[in-house]
Formats: sequence, C-alpha cells, structure tokens
Amino acid sequence: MSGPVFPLEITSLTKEFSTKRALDNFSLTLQQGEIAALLGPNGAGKTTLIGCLLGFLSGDAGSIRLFGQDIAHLTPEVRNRVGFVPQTMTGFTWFKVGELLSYLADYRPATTPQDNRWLDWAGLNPAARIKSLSGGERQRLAIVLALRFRPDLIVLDEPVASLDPQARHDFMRLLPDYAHQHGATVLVSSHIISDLEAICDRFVMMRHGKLVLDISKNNLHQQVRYLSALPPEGWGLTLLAPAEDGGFWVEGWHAALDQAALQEGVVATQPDVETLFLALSR
Ligand SMILES: Nc1ncnc2c1ncn2[C@@H]1O[C@H](COP(=O)(O)OP(=O)(O)OP(=O)(O)O)[C@@H](O)[C@H]1O
Repeated sequence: MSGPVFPLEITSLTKEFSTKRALDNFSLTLQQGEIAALLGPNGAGKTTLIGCLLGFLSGDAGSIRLFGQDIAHLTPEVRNRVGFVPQTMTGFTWFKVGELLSYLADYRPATTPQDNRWLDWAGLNPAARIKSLSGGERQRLAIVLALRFRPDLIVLDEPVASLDPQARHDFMRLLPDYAHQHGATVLVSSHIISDLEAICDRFVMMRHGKLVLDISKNNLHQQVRYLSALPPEGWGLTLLAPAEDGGFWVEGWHAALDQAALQEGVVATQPDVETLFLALSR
C-alpha cells in the first residue's frame, strides 16, 4: 500500500565534508501548500541541505524524495515542478535578459503556463546584458527564472539579501500570494527573521547540522514560552534552551499552566521568533 506523496520528504540525511559533519541525521517533511522557514546560524548546514535536496550534493546516508520520487531518479516532469532561487546568480553573463528568458522557455513545453507577475515585479530591461546588471538586479532575474514557470515546490536560499527594501517588501508579499494561489510549497532560508515571521507558517531551525526545532507558527505562539525560572517537573515541559538572563525557553505550554505560573511566581512570556532563534543559536 502506498502512503501519501509529499512535495518534500527528507529522512535521516547525513552529509560529511572530510572531518566536518554538515548534516546530522536530519529529517523534514513538508506538506503541500506549507511555507516553511529554514533558520540557523552561519554554518548550521542550511546551504548544504538545500544543495542535497536539489541534487547538487549527494548525502552520505539517508534519503530525499521530491513528490514521491527519489532525488537520484527524478523524472523531467518532477524536476520541472521545482523552482530554486540561489543566494547569488552566476553564469549566463553574455546573454541579454530577454534572450535568456526565451532561451530557457524553449526547454519547456509550449503549453507550460507562465506567470508574468515576477517579470513585472523585477522591472528588468530585456535588452540589458546580464554581466552589466547590479547584484540586486541579478537576484531579481534569479527569482524570475525560478518562479516564472509556476513551480509547485520553491526552494529559496537567502533570496532577498541583495534586494533593496522596496523590492524585498514587494517580493515578500508576492511570494505567499503565489503559494496560496497555486497551492505551492515553499522552503525559504533567510537571516532576516522578521521577513520570515510575516510569511511563514512553519519554522524549522537547525544547528550543527541537526534539527533543533520544527514548529508551526500557531504552536509557537501557543506552546512555547520564555519562563523567568526553571519550571517544576510536574508541568511536563520540554526545555528548549536557557535564556541569556537566567530564564528558560520551554515547549509544551498550555492554557492551564497560566494559573500555575501565577501561583509559583514564574513569569511566562510569549516568544517572538527572533529572540527564540537567538537563544537556540547560542
Ligand atoms: N565544500 C565544503 N567543504 C568543507 N566544508 C564545508 C563545505 N561546504 C560546507 N562546509 C561546512 O559545512 C558546514 C555547513 O555549511 P553551510 O554552508 O551548509 O551552512 P549555512 O547554514 O548555509 O551557513 P550560512 O548561514 O553561513 O550560509 C559549515 O561548517 C561549513 O564550513
């Protein structure tokens, strides 16, 4: 009997570079339509993970499935369902913008639907040569190339770092609109946590190649708390991380504990993602 087919299913993935274990038994499954943030301090393994799930790197152990197919044996149909936005776009420098767009379109069936919102957003001159574009303009082009053919799974590695504030703001509005309209699944890594907080409904945090937290936005607000003192064991909470000021980050909070905290004189505060992320990064 076959199980459900997920856009992305990573199971116990491990990847080593000589003596460095960049991914350590990492597992993650995304449901169709989810917008997930991939968070982690420098060197956590985010780019390595993305490299593995796009087939640029191969894992040493574990498996990756995209739309039910093993990453090593993807059909062209499944490959075409994946859009990737890299940190920086390299290559194609001698092409003009318009030439590259039509060159790549030639590799798609004529019936492939195109989404022109990204071209409108990017505002690039089709006659401009790619080598003459600024860093931010190249990044706009990378986004257009990845999203124009309506991917069902979008993987973005630090997509907005080089964009100006207006372009970044507009992109962060368009991306969830697109995902909701088409039921697309998104995995986006960024160090700009306020952006991610606004658009993502799930937060995946990694450190030293390991998964340290995987939680929906709803559960984050309902079940994670900063406590001013160590909670009694009987409260059944999981300790996530100590806080810098002597407090503690915990998971497993529920409404009944509000009263218990009051009685014990423990202050319980709802987290913002940035503060929690900083505590988990330490
Ligand atoms: N080709 C490589 N050879 C050796 N070590 C590598 C290689 N690529 C990555 N690493 C190491 O693996 C670890 C994870 O790196 P990775 O680039 O995946 O981190 P990251 O989370 O994307 O970091 P950043 O936020 O800085 O982009 C780091 O310690 C890095 O030095």
